[in-house]
Amino acid sequence: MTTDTTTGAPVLEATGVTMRFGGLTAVRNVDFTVNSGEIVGLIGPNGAGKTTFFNCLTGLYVPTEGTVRYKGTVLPSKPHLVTKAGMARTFQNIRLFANMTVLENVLVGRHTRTKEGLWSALLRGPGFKKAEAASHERAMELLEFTGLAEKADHLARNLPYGEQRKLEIARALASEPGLLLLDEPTAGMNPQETRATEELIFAVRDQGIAVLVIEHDMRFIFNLCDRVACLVQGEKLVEGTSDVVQSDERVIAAYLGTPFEGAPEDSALADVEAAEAAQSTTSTEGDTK
Ligand SMILES: Nc1ncnc2c1ncn2[C@@H]1O[C@H](COP(=O)(O)OP(=O)(O)OP(=O)(O)O)[C@@H](O)[C@H]1O
Repeated sequence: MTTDTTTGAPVLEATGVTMRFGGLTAVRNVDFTVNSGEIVGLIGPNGAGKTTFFNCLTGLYVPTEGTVRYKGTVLPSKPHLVTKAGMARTFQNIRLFANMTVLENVLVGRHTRTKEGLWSALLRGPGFKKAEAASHERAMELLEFTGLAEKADHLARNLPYGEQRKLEIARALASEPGLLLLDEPTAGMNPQETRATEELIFAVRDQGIAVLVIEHDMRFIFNLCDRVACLVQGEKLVEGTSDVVQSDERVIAAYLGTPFEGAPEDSALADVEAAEAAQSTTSTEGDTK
């Protein structure tokens, strides 16, 4: 079910984004927008360029061509500056500080929002103590929000998998983003954990944070998203509501591997299969001699 939302001004605007690695064009001339109040999905078969595109948005890669704007301003090409500007992300593989507590992990996520400098931190002056208390309070709020408050003192590595992924979201939220980018948030989850993640993402959106999510679980994506874009071989093939995208024949073909333009005809494939069958008969006969 797609929840009704009031969508507003663009939060993220990517224009003509292209990313080349040597001779390989991983992302080709992609225009893409996320508006406030929206949950937008990015899908595509393996190797379609989703993560590369994400990395272009979040400053990990400098796109070969194109621009990325957050709330109208071109983003700097440094991940920590992108986070500071208001875009936070999680990664395909969990990247928590395993030997730190749950609370400490969220506090680390707040560093882009605290103004206290090195000397203030070292001298632990009144400004630092006040900022530290405010950060602690906000981190605990986020742990309440994500359902992890009771585990604030546990080491991150001791959390079950689903809760580690929630903690990643809590840590990303600690930078007070206007846009949250989630890279395969339900990978490896059981159905209950996936359902809980869906609820959490709806709740994030209801807090006024736009969400962009890459995911392979189609049921999850089509339930969750107001809008979905499908990348294939680096290009945006289709974009629209969940209903439009899931019934688009080009999307179905891209996922099911239905023959594409330029693929060998059925008759050509039949010839190859016949030749292979003849070859295997010959070699079997050879073996029996
Ligand atoms: N750093 C890199 N250097 C060279 N080629 C890369 C690099 N990163 C990605 N690629 C290539 O770019 C293409 C797109 O990869 P990408 O990981 O973005 O796809 P994806 O849609 O995220 O795939 P998956 O769903 O499997 O994670 C692939 O052909 C990949 O091999």
